[in-house]
Amino acid sequence: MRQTLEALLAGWITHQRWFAGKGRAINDLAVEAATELPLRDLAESFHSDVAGSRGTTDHARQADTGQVTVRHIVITVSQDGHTDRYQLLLGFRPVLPQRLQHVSIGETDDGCVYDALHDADVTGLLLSWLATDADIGPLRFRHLPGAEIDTSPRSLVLGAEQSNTSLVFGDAYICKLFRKIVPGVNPELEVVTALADRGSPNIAKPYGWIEADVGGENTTLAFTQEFLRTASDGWALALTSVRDLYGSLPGTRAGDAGGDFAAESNRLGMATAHLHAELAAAFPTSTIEAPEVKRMVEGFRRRLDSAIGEVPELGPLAHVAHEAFDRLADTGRPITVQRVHGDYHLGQVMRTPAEWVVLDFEGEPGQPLRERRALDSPLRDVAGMLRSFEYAARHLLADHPEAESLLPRAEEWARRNREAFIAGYSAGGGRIEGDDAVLLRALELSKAAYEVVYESRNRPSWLPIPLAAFSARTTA
Ligand SMILES: Nc1ncnc2c1ncn2[C@@H]1O[C@H](COP(=O)(O)OP(=O)(O)O)[C@@H](O)[C@H]1O
Ligand SMILES: O=P(O)(O)O[C@H]1O[C@H](CO)[C@@H](O[C@H]2O[C@H](CO)[C@@H](O)[C@H](O)[C@H]2O)[C@H](O)[C@H]1O
Repeated sequence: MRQTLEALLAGWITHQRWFAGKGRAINDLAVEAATELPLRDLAESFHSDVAGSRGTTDHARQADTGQVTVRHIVITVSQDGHTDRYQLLLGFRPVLPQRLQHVSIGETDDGCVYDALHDADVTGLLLSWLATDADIGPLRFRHLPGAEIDTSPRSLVLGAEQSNTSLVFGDAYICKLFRKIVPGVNPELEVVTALADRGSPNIAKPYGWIEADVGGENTTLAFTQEFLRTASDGWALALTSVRDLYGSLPGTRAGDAGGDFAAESNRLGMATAHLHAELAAAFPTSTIEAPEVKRMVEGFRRRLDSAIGEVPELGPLAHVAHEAFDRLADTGRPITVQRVHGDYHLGQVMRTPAEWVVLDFEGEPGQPLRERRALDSPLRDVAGMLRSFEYAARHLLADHPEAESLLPRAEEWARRNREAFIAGYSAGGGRIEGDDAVLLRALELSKAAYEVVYESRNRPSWLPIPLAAFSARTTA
């Protein structure tokens, strides 16, 4: 049965990994802006490519794309009296070819609707438009001065667990489309370009971005960087190490197992300290005094209360966090603040043969842009990574038949890698001294409160991982 586009999207969006409003009813979904993309460029690019190796299949595809319309769409989604914007790239065809059936959204009077980010014939145009700084209706495609963009690679949608959607073009570029759009320049563009200007080795080279005016502000819609083709992400590497430990003989300590990760955790700590030094040099820094520290603690308490409102199991454990927050409020010590990563975890770092490289500087996707760009303690990132070691250690225990006997191993792995990371951070010039342990503990528990909400909305079976942070067993 044919439905309106809005009704189709309301059903489809709730199943998308990147939809941030899961678990809450949609009261209204409306199309705010729709820009038809000029596919004549597509036919031209096919003609110019007949001599290439893609020639034969592209002839077939050219016929296939003859009646395609592709629209860049911004929708507004209202839930609980709150409205968010998301961006989509939708294709419309009379009939969906086999290769696109897995991304079908449904049928409207305009034809079969599908997620055109999976249509490599169409997405190739994005690179051409970046290379030429094209303006397509309200969409502005821009590349960085001096960045040469090869427009030939075809794209695949990255299959990662993501808050956004990334297209990987050959092994050259990765273009991330920010799904939830918040008016303003995305911190990722701002930070990565500033660090690239300083020659930082800990970021992936930026190439370009897409922007448009949204809500009256210049807003980043997508960001293209170098694809780190020889790198492995920190989460996958850490899990390999944990798996190795779980598979080793009873009594084996993390440091004696073949896949010990501590040396890498140590290097990651050093890279993190270097990154913080670069951020402190590229952006302003400041100090917050006791009254502001108290306000920060109030913010932690509000986040905790709201997490309890959404996940009641947290209620009986919350005193652990309140005690840590009280201690922080009582220290009365000033805190140095600067630009930070803001959502730092093992999935945001990649090990290249030379370095740890840091990705995804956009902060916690659920927070307002103003907060994500605010100066903060660099220990917020340290706390994020410490939480991530806990996640890596515990995540394989879910549904594991020997979970109980493996728990001490998980705890030992987490402790060893947390300590190695902190040692590396200090060796790299990062400052953790005096009462910083109190701040670090409060930041970790505040992050865990965020994670409780994140998991309950996105991956309910992972909820026990952040909840465990509130047990008395977790050490500072
Ligand atoms: N420059 C890159 N090179 C290679 N892989 C990347 C790159 N950027 C991101 N990735 C991969 O994509 C995943 C998700 O990227 P991320 O920026 O964290 O997206 P999101 O904001 O949607 O969570 C990363 O964990 C990593 O595996
Ligand atoms: O999508 P982002 O990478 O910006 O971050 C969000 O998703 C993360 C999960 O993909 C989430 O991180 C949590 O899970 C990780 C394991 O998958 C773990 O390493 C992190 O420590 C944990 O916080 C992140 O919180 C969320 O903002």
